[in-house]
Amino acid sequence: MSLLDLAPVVPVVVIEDAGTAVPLARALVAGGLPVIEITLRTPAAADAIRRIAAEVPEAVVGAGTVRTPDDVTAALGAGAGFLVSPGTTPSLLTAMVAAGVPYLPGVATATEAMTLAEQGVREMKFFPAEAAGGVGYLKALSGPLPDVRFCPTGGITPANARSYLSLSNVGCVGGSWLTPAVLLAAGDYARIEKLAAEAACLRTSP
Ligand SMILES: O=C(O)C(=O)C[C@H](O)[C@H](O)COP(=O)(O)O
Repeated sequence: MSLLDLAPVVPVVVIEDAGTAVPLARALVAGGLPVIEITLRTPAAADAIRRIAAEVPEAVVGAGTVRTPDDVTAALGAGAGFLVSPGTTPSLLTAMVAAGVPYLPGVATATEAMTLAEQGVREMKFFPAEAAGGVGYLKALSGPLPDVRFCPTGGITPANARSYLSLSNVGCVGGSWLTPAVLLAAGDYARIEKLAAEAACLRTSP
């Protein structure tokens, strides 16, 4: 099964304290969101991935903000089960393809999506989704590029997620709204679980 089909929403997490990684992953899984993207933006990221991979087997934990081949190496070393990038360079794509785990290279235009499709990539991150054209842009791409599917991320909220998820070329959406820094700092995992449970219903509930 494709990474895009495991859950309707992929929480994009910026983690400052690796000590919060396991309880936050458990809260997301309990809420119904098992796919978790830890961004490589903080020094705690690799340790967070390592801990979740070791202690929360129900989670599918991967790395986000993967920008370079070195980031790919670091993510795999930590045990990342998938890789997500905000954009795509030739050297990054080569490293992602060689990684042996699912990957979602970032694109924001028809030309970028076509360039990846030409190389056999059919699943991509659309970033920054709202700023790059949002639902209208993705809907327009589904005509000429019906065989390419996206995980839009960047500006997705509970209010607009359903519109994205209703598109034929969207498998899931990504977003940081499930794990706000203030809730992580406060250790409010019950609230995170509730946000996850609400998001897990987005594809089905009216
Ligand atoms: O870190 C990455 O790999 C990115 O490409 C950026 C993230 O996907 C967005 O920062 C999430 O967007 P928000 O949900 O609007 O906060």
